[in-house]
This record gives sequence, C-alpha cells and structure tokens, in this order.
Amino acid sequence: MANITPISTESCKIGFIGAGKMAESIARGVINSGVLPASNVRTAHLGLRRTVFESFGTKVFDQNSQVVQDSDVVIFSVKPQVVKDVVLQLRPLLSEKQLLVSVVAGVKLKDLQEWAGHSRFIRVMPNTPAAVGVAASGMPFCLFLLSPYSARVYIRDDSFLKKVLYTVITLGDAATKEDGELISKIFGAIGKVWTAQEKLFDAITGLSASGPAYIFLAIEALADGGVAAGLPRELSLGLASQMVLGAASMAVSTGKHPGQLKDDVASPGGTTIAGIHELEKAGFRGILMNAVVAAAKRGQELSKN
Ligand SMILES: NC(=O)C1=CN([C@@H]2O[C@H](COP(=O)(O)OP(=O)(O)OC[C@H]3O[C@@H](n4cnc5c(N)ncnc54)[C@H](O)[C@@H]3O)[C@@H](O)[C@H]2O)C=CC1
Ligand SMILES: O=C(O)[C@@H]1CCC=N1
Repeated sequence: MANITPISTESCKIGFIGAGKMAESIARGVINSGVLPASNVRTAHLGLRRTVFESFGTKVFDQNSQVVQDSDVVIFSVKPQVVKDVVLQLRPLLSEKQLLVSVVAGVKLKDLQEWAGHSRFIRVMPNTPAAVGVAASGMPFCLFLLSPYSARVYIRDDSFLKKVLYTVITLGDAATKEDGELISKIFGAIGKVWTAQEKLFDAITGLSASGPAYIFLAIEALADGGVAAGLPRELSLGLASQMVLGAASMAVSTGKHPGQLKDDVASPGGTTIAGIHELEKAGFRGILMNAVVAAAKRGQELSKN
C-alpha cells in the first residue's frame, strides 16, 4: 500500500500489453472520443500491427517493458493462454504506482494479482464495438472482491459503500475508488459500463464480449437472405446492418420489452410472422441461448488453464 497515488484522468498514460484487435478497438475508441490524446496511448509490437497503431497516432515501442515504464495504466490485452507468462515476465517492473487492468477472458483477478505481485488491479470485459464508441463493458466489483493477500471491507467513503452495499463489498488490497472511477471514465467514453460481481464475468463474456460475433454472423446471413431474395449484395448488406442498428437502438431507447417490439412488427397473416415461424421451427431462440451458455462455459475452462 506504499505508493497508491491517484492517477489523473486528464494526463494519464495508458499502455496496452498485446497490440491486438481488442487493444486497437479500445485505443481507437478512447482517442476518437477525445477522453485522451493519442500521445497518451502506447503499446509495443515489432510486426505489422505496429503500422496499424501508428496510423492513428499511438506511440509504439519495441518492448513490453518500455510500455510498462511509460504508463500509468497498464492494460493486459493478450490471449488468456499467454497472460500468465506475460505478467510474470513484467512483474519486476510493475509497481503499485500503476493501475493494472485486464480485458482477458476467463482469467480471474486473484490469479492476475498473484502473478503481478500486487493488487491494484481491475478486470474489465469490453467488446470490439468500443472502436466506434458503443462498447458494452462489464466492470466487476472485483476491485471490491476478496484479495488472497489482505482482504478487508472498504469503508473510506460512505456514499460509495451505499452504492455497493447490495453486492460484494470487499476489495483487493490496492485498487481504490478513484481507480474504479478512472477506468469507468475511460471505458465510459467508448460505450456503456456496468459493474458486476466477478463471478458473473464468464456469463458477461459469453453474452456481450463474444456477442458482436453472433450478430455479425446474423448480419452476414440476413444479407445472404436478401441476395437470395433478389437484392444486390451491397444494398442487402447495408439494409441488414442498418436494420440491426435500428432494432438495437429501439430496444435501448424505448425500454419496451423486445417481445412487445416484435409484436409491433408482426401483422396478422403478414410477412414478419411467416419469417418468425421459420426461425422458431429451427429453434432460433434456443440456438442463441446455447451460444451464450457455451461461450460462458469456455470462459470458465480458460480460467483453469
Ligand atoms: N476480440 C474481442 O472481441 C475481445 C477480446 N477480449 C480479450 O482480449 C484479449 C486479446 O484479444 P484479441 O485482441 O482479440 O486478440 P489478438 O490475437 O488480436 O491480440 C493479441 C495480441 O497479443 C500479442 N502478443 C502475443 N504474445 C505477446 C507478448 N508476449 N507480448 C506482447 N504481445 C503479445 C499478439 O501479437 C497479438 O497482437 C484476449 O484475452 C481476449 O480474451 C475481451 C473481450 C472481447
Ligand atoms: O473469443 C474470445 O475468446 C474473445 C473473448 C471474448 C471475445 N473474444
């Protein structure tokens, strides 16, 4: 607990360990939203990804160690299978002056903290729509979860306690309320942030982190359907994408139950109910439910690797 200094949102430097697709989505989103200038975002890579990150102004080093040394917030965005080795390698350079963040699917905070050697750590589960400012990020009360090192109840700020009273209110040694607010602000600039207990994280991953891929698949398939029904490909893809955007916006902005919104579209004896009948015959809802459950289960498996 020696070096817990607050990190300023305005001047904070964030560094990605792992210059992949998720890091790119977050970095692009953060820079485009204006929450941080590109000069405050850094990563390391020697290959092709270097050019991608440089193209939107990010500083790209050769080594992960340089990223750590030049960042206030270090975001681990490598694959679950390598994160342990990567954190252990960097451990000598990690200090409690830095806030550590993981977007890695499946890997638990207690393991991350143990590998890093300190627990000023926050776990976040974003999704790639971060790049266009409409991410859904689950941020657990993991900063309030029990640390294997020195668990304690957080009672520095009454209003904060009231807010989290109905959930788990223990936290890792070192992540502070201000750290949580900083990460909420950064991820809030690229989409909507929810807080949830860490035990819900695999389910969150199976739904909102993997979910964009299900919908991209659906958009592609819907566009194929349009082509099969005679539409030109470009028109069909445009219609399918915009329709999904419109449907999601309507579900969010009206707050109506999706079943009601569905009923509003389906006229008696009309076209929509004919389409829905086909979807139901093929088990459409069950298939989507199974996809989320299978992805959540895979997240659980990854935590055991
Ligand atoms: N892609 C997505 O939609 C989401 C991904 N995530 C999580 O984000 C993490 C990254 O996923 P993606 O960006 O999709 O994967 P990716 O494969 O695009 O990116 C991983 C990057 O890490 C780099 N890398 C590998 N070993 C490294 C090392 N030792 N040091 C530095 N960099 C190294 C790779 O070269 C690659 O560029 C994963 O843990 C995943 O679970 C979480 C939510 C959504
Ligand atoms: O497929 C994956 O493992 C990552 C995690 C969630 C989305 N993409």
